[in-house]
Amino acid sequence: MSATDLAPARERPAPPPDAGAGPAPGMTGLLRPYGWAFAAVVLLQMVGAVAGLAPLLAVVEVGRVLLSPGPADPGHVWAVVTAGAAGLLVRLLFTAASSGIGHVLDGEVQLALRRRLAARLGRVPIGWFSRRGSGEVAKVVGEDVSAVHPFIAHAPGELVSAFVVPLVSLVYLFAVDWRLTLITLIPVALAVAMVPLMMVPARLREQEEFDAAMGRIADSTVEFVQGIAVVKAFGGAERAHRRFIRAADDFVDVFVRWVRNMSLIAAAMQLALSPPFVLLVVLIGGAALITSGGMAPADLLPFMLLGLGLTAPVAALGHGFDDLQAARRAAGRIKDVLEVAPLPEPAEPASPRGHRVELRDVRFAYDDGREVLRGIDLVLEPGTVTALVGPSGSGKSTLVQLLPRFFDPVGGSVLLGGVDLRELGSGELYRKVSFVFQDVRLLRAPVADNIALAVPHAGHDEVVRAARLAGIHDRILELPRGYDTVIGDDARLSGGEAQRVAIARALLADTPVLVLDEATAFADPQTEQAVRRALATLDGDRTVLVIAHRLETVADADTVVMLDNGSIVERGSPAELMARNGRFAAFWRSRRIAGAAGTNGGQERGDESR
Ligand SMILES: Nc1ncnc2c1ncn2[C@@H]1O[C@H](COP(=O)(O)OP(=O)(O)OP(=O)(O)O)[C@@H](O)[C@H]1O
Repeated sequence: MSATDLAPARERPAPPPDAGAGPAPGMTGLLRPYGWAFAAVVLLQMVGAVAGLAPLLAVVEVGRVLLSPGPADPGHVWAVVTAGAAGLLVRLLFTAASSGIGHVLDGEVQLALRRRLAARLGRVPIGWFSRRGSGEVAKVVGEDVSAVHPFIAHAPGELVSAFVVPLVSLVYLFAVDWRLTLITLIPVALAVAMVPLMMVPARLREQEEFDAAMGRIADSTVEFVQGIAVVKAFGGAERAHRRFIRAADDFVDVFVRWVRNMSLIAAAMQLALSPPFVLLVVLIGGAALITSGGMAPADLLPFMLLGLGLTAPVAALGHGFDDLQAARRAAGRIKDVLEVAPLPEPAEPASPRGHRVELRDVRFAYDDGREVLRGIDLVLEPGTVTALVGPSGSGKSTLVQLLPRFFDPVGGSVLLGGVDLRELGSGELYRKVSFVFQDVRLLRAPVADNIALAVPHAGHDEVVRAARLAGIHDRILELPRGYDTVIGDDARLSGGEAQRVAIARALLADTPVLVLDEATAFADPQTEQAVRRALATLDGDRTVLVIAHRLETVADADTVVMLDNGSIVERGSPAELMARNGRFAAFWRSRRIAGAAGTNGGQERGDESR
């Protein structure tokens, strides 16, 4: 059973009409509203980068003036020095402004992304969450959104510097001496020529193997940590350990191969781009041109200063590459969440007439396409309790999850008060349907707030009444701060206790339709009693559907529906079905025997501390 009890959120504010609706916007779509701010970041960075060349050019000019024969003009020298200093100041101001705006922009984009994600997560089918750990969802909203930081705050500036500075420098150097300019470009050309060597299929394959080997180490570590209790209890530590060691050994093999093949290319590239090599090339080329009489010695100076600038940004890009790759992967995961199809909300919600529930030829398949509900026709009349029974995997949980619309059926329809659930607004649906499933999620909030989740304005007496009915009142009084105890901080609840809180929550919500999955894992006597009492105290007009695991609940039900392999195989009152001596009678007898032997069918789930 994998349902997520998100509570019958009676008073839950409806999401904004179009938030998260419609097609996923994609990264570029998301960034479009910030186009002007991006343009400002790039423009300021561009001006700053070009102004940053001024001090270098000033040094070059001063060098020329001082090296040229005859007395130097102090006025000219001062003007050049002042221009250089002004350039430096402009560079400082503009790059600071660009970086400031870039970081503010980054904050805004991250906020917008998180809002989008929150809006989308508020609209995706609730069942979607049951297949994902809360950690996975939290990682996308938290870490992954933060990981786009280099994309937004740094990449524009670095890209601009990487292209604009060399371009302006090149123009200047060409004007000084085109031959030495070409010679100065030799290191860059060598480095660029080596890039394809890194992209050959064999290298790309190694890169993929490297990523996969890293992934295997991470997986085996997570597996080991998550299953540590089972592993220790059942003595599988050695095997789990072996898996980790094998993953680590694999990684070492892949890494050594990758490093052996890549290191030579990477080292050669670094050497080509290193300042000593660039200076060496410039000096050799310059010396040759000067000695052949084709170039004035003072002209060598700009090449020595600006030549280094031609390679530095290219090298800087390489350094940020890992961050950018990580940002790209994070953006992909964010996009995947933004693209999850939301449950469509009707443009004009219909109003149900009463609370008769009807399933008409309902078919359902999870993502793997295998049909787990194969044409269910079922009517749940108001004022009746319907017990759903059947072997494990027959589709009981899937069926009950369709009522609070965790998923939509892939065929047929589920109707409430004559209206297809897809025609109902979600607010209206949760005012009518509440549920208690096995996988109870309590909020890190006071117990009283957890009980009153669906009815936040409920008075203390009402909360206590619901808690008493659910058999959890006395336990709450034993908690350190009674009803004000914050679950998770001040105290933890057992699985059975958490389920009783969920029952109290559903009783207080007082919806006309209640869907209940009787606990198997947490079936302590108090919880069993709470379920029975809850069912018994409900007023006569309620529509109740319960996945029944205990024979008493089955016996008390008005109708029993037996499910097998996604189809209803028998239905009727318990007495009728016993008299028929068919599948249900056999099921009943097997449970009786199991009960007598002291085993409670289906107790395979482990307890989870709340
Ligand atoms: N999230 C899911 N993705 C894919 N298949 C699923 C998912 N949840 C359940 N199934 C499959 O659907 C079928 C019906 O499962 P379901 O949980 O509805 O049965 P069940 O009768 O409630 O079983 P149990 O009594 O053991 O809880 C099973 O074959 C199960 O493997």
